[in-house]
Amino acid sequence: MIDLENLTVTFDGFTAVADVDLRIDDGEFVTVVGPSGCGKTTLLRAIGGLQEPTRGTVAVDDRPPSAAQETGDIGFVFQQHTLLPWKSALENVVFLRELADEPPDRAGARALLETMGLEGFEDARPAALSGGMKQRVAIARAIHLGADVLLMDEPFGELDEITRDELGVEIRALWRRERKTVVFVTHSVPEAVFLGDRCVVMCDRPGRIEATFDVDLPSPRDAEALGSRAFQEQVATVRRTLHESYE
Ligand SMILES: Nc1ncnc2c1ncn2[C@@H]1O[C@H](COP(=O)(O)OP(=O)(O)OP(=O)(O)O)[C@@H](O)[C@H]1O
Repeated sequence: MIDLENLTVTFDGFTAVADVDLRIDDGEFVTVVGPSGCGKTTLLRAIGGLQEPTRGTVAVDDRPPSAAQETGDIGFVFQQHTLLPWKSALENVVFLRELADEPPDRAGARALLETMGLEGFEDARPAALSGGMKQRVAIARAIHLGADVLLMDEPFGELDEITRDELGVEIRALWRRERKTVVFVTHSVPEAVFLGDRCVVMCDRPGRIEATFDVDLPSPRDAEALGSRAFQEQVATVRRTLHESYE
């Protein structure tokens, strides 16, 4: 479980995140949506142990997040894929495990790449892969590490809309199979609603949680859900909340 109590992060007197209370159960898929600068990345970094709270506490399975991160229990996927350019797709997937002193599992990494639609590209270097393929490798790498908690910061931010939708469906399917706890940050309201079982809406000055919605859509979700009335209505509700917070 991820437990944030009264989390506040201040940079030189500027409060990026104020008094955030949030509890995320094991196996939940939670999305965090809000405008640029409302503190989404800061919140995610605090959960991942990359940002010390100024006030309040963060615990991942009752441990400080830095401890969970050191033991490979937290995986990150960022907007920029951060793959090593000189390593193949397969080697990129396995190397984090090597860093964490876990036994290599090339067969497992191959199977994961295949699941992510990258069969035949195992030996390709990142330069030879499209943006969507690189993000698939980055997601496979985080899962292969064996982390129970996946923190994703705009992982589809640089991709075209069709690839985003496709990867959205895939990440949901993968999450159902692997039962990870996922915290997924995005600017996109439709993406937040489609992916999350719970959607946290943030607003800024200072960055805080404005509202939290339980997403009521069928699971598993496929691209069909994107056209459903229930989906459109929930997107509209989240949008309204965001706009009202700025009135
Ligand atoms: N290391 C830092 N030093 C000073 N200010 C920072 C630092 N990191 C973030 N901030 C400020 O904190 C606020 C929140 O930033 P953050 O990146 O968390 O927002 P965000 O919601 O993720 O934005 P975006 O969607 O544009 O990535 C911003 O005003 C930003 O300028």
